[in-house]
Amino acid sequence: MAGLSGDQVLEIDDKTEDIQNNINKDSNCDSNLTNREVTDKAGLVVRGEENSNNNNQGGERDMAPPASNSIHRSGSRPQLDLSKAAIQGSSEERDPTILLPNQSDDISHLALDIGGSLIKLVYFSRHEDRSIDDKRKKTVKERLGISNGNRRSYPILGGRLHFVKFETSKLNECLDFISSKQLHRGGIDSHHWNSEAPANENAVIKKATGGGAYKFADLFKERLGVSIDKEDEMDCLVAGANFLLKAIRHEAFTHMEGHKEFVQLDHNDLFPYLLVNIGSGVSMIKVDGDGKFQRVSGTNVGGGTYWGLGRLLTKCKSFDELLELSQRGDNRTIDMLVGDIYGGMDYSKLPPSILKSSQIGLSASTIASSFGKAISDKKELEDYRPEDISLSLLRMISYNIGQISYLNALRFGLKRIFFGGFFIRGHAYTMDTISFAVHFWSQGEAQAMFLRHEGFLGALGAFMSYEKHGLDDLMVHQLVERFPMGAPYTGGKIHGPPLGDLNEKASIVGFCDIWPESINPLEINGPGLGLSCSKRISWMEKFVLKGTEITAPVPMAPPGTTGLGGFEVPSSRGGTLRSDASALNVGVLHLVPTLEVFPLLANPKMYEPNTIDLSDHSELEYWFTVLSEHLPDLVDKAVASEGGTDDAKRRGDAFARAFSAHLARLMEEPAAYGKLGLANLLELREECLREFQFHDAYRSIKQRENEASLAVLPDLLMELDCMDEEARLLTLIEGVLAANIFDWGSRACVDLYHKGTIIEIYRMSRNKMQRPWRVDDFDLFKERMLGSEGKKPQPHNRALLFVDNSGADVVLGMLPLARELIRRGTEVVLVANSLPALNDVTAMELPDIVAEAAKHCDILRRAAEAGGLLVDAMNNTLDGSKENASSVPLMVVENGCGSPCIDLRQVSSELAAAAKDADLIILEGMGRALHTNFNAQFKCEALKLAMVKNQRLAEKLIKGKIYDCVCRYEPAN
Ligand SMILES: Nc1ncnc2c1ncn2[C@@H]1O[C@H](COP(=O)(O)OP(=O)(O)O)[C@@H](O)[C@H]1O
Ligand SMILES: CC(C)(COP(=O)(O)O)[C@@H](O)C(=O)NCCC(=O)O
Ligand SMILES: [Mn+2]
Repeated sequence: MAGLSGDQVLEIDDKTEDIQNNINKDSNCDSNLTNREVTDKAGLVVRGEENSNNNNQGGERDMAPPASNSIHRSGSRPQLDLSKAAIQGSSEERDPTILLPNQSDDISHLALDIGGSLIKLVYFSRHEDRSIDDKRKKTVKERLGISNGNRRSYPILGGRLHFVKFETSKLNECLDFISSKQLHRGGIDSHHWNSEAPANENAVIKKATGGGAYKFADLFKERLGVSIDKEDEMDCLVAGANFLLKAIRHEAFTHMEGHKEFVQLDHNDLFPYLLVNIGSGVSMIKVDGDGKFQRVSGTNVGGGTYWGLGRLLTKCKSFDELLELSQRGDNRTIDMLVGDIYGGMDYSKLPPSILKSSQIGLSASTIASSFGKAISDKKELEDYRPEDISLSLLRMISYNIGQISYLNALRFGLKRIFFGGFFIRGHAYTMDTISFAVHFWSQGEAQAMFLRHEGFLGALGAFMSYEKHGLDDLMVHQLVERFPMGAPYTGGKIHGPPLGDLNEKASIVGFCDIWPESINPLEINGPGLGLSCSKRISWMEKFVLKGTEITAPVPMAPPGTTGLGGFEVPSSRGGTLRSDASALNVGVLHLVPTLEVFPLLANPKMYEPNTIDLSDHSELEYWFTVLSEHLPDLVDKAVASEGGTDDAKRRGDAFARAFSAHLARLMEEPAAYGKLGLANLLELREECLREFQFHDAYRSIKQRENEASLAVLPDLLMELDCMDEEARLLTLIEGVLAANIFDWGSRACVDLYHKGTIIEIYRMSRNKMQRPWRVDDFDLFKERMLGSEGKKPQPHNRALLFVDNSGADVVLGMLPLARELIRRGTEVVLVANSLPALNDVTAMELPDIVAEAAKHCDILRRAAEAGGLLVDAMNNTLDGSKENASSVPLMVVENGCGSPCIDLRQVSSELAAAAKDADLIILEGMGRALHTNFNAQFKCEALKLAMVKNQRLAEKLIKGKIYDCVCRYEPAN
C-alpha cells in the first residue's frame, strides 16, 4: 500500500495491474480536477456563442529567446531485429512472452517529461502471455509456411503504453505512483523485459526530458534510486509527434466551429510541418523529417500565462475550474471591441474616403484590445465576473498563439500546423479559437491540427530515445489504439442497495412472447428434420434434455451481495467542462506488433469495418441504451466468472462505473477516442472488462454449452450423413444460422436464456427454417459448391471460417460445415479470437473442442491431425495409421483481436499468412458479418452468415425483423 498524499488517496495492491492498484477509495467519481490525471481530452463542450472575433493586435513580440539552432537527430537507430524473435526461455517450446521486439538490450518501460506545470509519464505494461498451444501453433506455422526467420512471432496483444500525468508541484505523488507500479525497476541494465526481473537499483537509468529532468534528478536518485538520463526536449517533442502522426490512425484532427474531424495523413507527405507545443511556454518547431527540425520561434505567453494570470485574477483553485469558468463567460464586458472604438460600427463600414484598405474586414465584434475596457472603466477587479476574465484571457492567449504560429508557418511556407501541449486540454473552445486565428490570418491557406496525445509528445519522445527498443521502427497498425483503457478508473466503493438472489431470474416462462409469429412455437413437436434416418431420439432431443444445464443460472456468490451494487446507469452531462479525465484513462496505446492488413481485402484503402456509423446521434443513443441495459447481466456473469468473491464484486462495480462513464463520455463527444463505430463500442466493453481483471466473463457458460453440444455432435453428424448432398448443404447452412442464436451479447437472446426458452427456440428454428431468408444467396452458393447441370465444380482450395460463439454455434453449426468442406477436399482454417469476448470461442479453446469432436469423427480426426490440432495424438491415432499425411488439414489460427467484431486492417500475422492461399471466406455471426464487414469486399469468394438478433439492426440493415437470417454469398472481386 502506497498512500498518496493530496486529496485523492489511491489504494495500491502490488499483485495486480492498473485498476486494482488504484481504485479510488473516494466514492465521488466526479471530483473535480485531481492531482493525478490520465490523459485528459475532456472538456469538449462547444459554446453556443459565435467565435467570429479575431485578434487584430498584430505586432506582438516574441519575448522568448529565439533559439534557432538546428538540431539534426541521428537516424541510425538500431533496427528491429526480427530474426531474433525468440525472446525468453526456450524459444523452441514457448512463444515469446513479450510484445516488444527482442533485442539483446532491454526496453525501457518508463520515460518522463517533467515540465514547468505538469509531469508526463509514459510507461509500458505487458499483457499476460495468452498465446495458444505451442505445438499446434508450430505445426500450423509450418503448414502456412511461416518460419521464424522471416516472420514476426511475438504473441498477440502483448502490451500497452500508458500515459499518465501529475502536477509538477505534486512531484511526490508521481514518485509514489512510480514506486507503487515498480516502474523504477528494470530498465536498460536488466536483461529481461520483465517487471519481476531483479533490478540493480544503483544502475537503473530512466530517460527524462523537460526542465525537471535537471531540477529533480537528485530527488529521483534519492527516492527511487534512479539515475535520470536527460534527453533534449525539442528532440523528444519532435520524435513523439512524428511517431504519433505515423503510427496512430486517428491521432490528428481539425477543430473548427465545434466540429472535429480526423485527418488522414499521407506518411510520405508529412513533412515539413510546424509543431507548436503549448505547455507553460510555447515552442514552435519546424519539422522536416525524423530527427530533422529547427526551433524557429516561441512565445512566453502560453499555458502558464493563462493558468497563472487566471489564478491570480479569478482565485480559481485549478486549471480545469478556470477553463470551466470561461465557458460561462462573456468577454465583451472586459475586452475592447472594434465596435466600442468606432461607436458600434464595423471598421469595414467606414466611408471609402477614410478606409484605405477594404480587405481588413474588422467587424464591430472583433476584439480590438484584450482587456482594453479595464483601462477606461472605473471598475476594480471585483467588479468583473471571473467567468468573463477567464474567457477574455483564454481568447487573448489562444488568438495570440494562433497568430504567431501562422506567421512562422508563413515564414517558412508551411501549410500544416500541429498544436500540442496541455494548454489545449482537448478543449473545444481553445481549439476553435486557435483554428480561427490560423484560418483568419492565413485566409484559409494554413490549417491548424491538434493531436489526441497532445501533452505527451515529449514523454513519448523520451520513451523512444532508449536505444534499441525499436519502437520507432514499428509500422502503422503495429501500435494501435484499441481503446483508451489501462490506467486506473477510480471506481470507488460499492454503494447502493445489494440486489436479491440473482438466481431468481431463471424462472422459466413461455417463449411465445419473444418469438416472431412466422415461426410457430406449436410446431416444435413436428417431424424433426423430416429425414428418413432411423434414429428415434434425434440429437436434438438429447440437446433439449441438456438444455436445463445450459440455461441454469451461473454459479453465483451467496445471496445478499452482488457486484451490481454501485452500478449506475450512465447519464449524459452537458454544459460544463468534464472532469472525467481524472477518472477515465484515455491514454493507452496497445502495442500489437504482429498485426497486419488482411491480404484478401479487395480494397484495403477503402475498407471501413463498421457497418453502423454512430455519427447519427439517435443511432448512438440507441446503442448507448442497449449496452447500458445489458450491463447488469454482463456484470452478473463477470462477477460469477471470478467466483463471486468480494473482490470480484468490487471490480464488477468498478467496471460498470467505468464503462458507464465511457459511454456517457462518448455520448457527449462521440469522437473522443477516435472515429466511433459500433464495433468500437463493443470492443470498448471487452477492453474495459479486461481492465478490471475479468479475463473471461463467460468462461463457465462457454464450457457447459460446449459440453452439451459436443455430446450430441456425433448424432447430428450421423443425421447429416444420411442426407443427399443438396439437403445436407442446406441443413448445414441452416444449422449455422440457427445456432447463431446462442449469443450472450444480445439483449433479446439473454432474455431467452434467462427464460429458459433458448433451446426450444433453437430446436424450432432448426426444424423449420423458412426460406427465403431475409438475405438469401443460398442457391448461388449451392451452385458454386455442387455445380449445376451435372457439372462438378472445382472444390475450394482453402476456406477461412471466422467462427463466432461457443457451444452449439461452433460445435453444431460451424464444425459440421468445416467437415463438409474438408470432405470435399478443401483445407479449412478456423479463425477465432485471440482473446475472449462475450461467449465467443477463442483460438486457445478451439483445439480442445476439435479434439473432442474428432474422437467420434474420422474426417475431423484426420484433418485435425494433418492440421496439427491433435499433436499429442499424432503418434497415437485411432487406428494407428499415418494416413494424416495425405489428409486435407483442419487448422486453427487466432485473428489477433478480442472483440465480437473484427477489423480486418489489423489481423494476426498467422491469419494473414493463412489467407494467402485461401479462396473462400466464411464470416459468421452478427459481430463479424453484420456489425463489421457486411459491406466488405474480398478478393476471393465470401459467405456471410448470421442471425440478426436485434430488431433495430434488422430493420436498418435488411429491412427485416429480429431473428431474420442473412446468407450473403459474394463471388470473388
Ligand atoms: N491539470 C492541470 N494543471 C495545470 N496545468 C494544466 C492542467 N491541465 C492543463 N494545463 C495547462 O497545461 C499547461 C502545461 O502544459 P504542458 O504541455 O504539460 O507543459 P509543461 O511541460 O510546461 O508543463 C499549463 O500551463 C496549463 O496551461
Ligand atoms: C455482441 C454481438 C455482436 C454478438 O453477436 P454474434 O457476433 O455472436 O452473433 C450482438 O450480440 C450484439 O450486437 N449485441 C448488442 C445488441 C443487442 O443487445 O441487441
Ligand atoms: Mn459472438
